Amino acid sequence: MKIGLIGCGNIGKFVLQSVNINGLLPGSRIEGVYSRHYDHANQIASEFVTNAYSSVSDLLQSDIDLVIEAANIYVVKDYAPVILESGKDLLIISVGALAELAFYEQLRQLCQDKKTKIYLPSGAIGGLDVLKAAMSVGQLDSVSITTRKPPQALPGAPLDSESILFEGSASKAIALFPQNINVSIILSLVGLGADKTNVKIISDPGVAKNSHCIEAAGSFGRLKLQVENDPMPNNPKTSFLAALSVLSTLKSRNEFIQVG
Ligand SMILES: NC(=O)C1=CN([C@@H]2O[C@H](COP(=O)(O)OP(=O)(O)OC[C@H]3O[C@@H](n4cnc5c(N)ncnc54)[C@H](O)[C@@H]3O)[C@@H](O)[C@H]2O)C=CC1
Ligand SMILES: O=C([O-])CC(=O)C(=O)O
Repeated sequence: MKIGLIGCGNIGKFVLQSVNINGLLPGSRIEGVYSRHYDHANQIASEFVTNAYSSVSDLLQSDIDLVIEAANIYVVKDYAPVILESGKDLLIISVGALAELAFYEQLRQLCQDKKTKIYLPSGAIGGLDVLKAAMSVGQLDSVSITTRKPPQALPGAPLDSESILFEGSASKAIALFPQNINVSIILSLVGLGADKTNVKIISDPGVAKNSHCIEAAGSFGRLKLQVENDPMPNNPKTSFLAALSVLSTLKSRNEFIQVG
């Protein structure tokens, strides 16, 4: 698999290190990177033995099969349509971009027309397999996620006391916290949608990990799953598991036997 990468921050660099330097995806390479600033892309390219591109359209003209987005929600909104139109597959980690049904449908239609695929990693959470199976013929009555992070990982959080920063729907949560609660949208996509998925965001100076507690109930029974994630070393907002989930999604694209 020949891969292009948009966004060379924490997750982007982790994937570059894993694939191009550590060889963790045999037969695959990140062939090109695009960053907001060409100087940065150039520096990344020499560090991780790849090519720098000064525009997304130049990246798309190169010989790649799939683009990884590891930047932000706005990048997905700006470039996902043109990536799919070019016939490349797309892996999106800023899944909050798909909160609006109209955009989701636009991308789905493009995939159908161009015979391309979108891959959405499970990110910093788990339990999606349970919700998918539950929704296949059964019914889900409720889905919620409670996210607890140290204040440094959340915008506008008080440093000295525990506080509930948000309580409401996933659609409102992602609008207010576009960098912090992508997990609520992946949950919405497999479950009840962004308006009916309940979100609570707690800032807690007493914790060092980013934890997410997912609860669901329906005709299958009940689910309660808590993940306690170590943060990425250079970005406390992002859990290490999110970066790992990008790699595992790439790995399963290459597998003949699909689990889950
Ligand atoms: N789905 C999930 O569970 C999770 C999703 N995320 C999301 O993943 C994304 C990446 O996370 P990190 O790598 O930790 O963030 P980061 O902030 O370390 O890296 C993002 C990079 O994107 C670059 N960028 C910004 N605008 C750009 C543009 N127009 N074109 C190209 N590059 C651009 C920035 O310069 C930065 O280097 C974020 O949107 C984050 O919210 C993070 C954690 C979990
Ligand atoms: O990494 C995490 O724990 C979750 C996160 O930032 C997001 O969903 O945007």
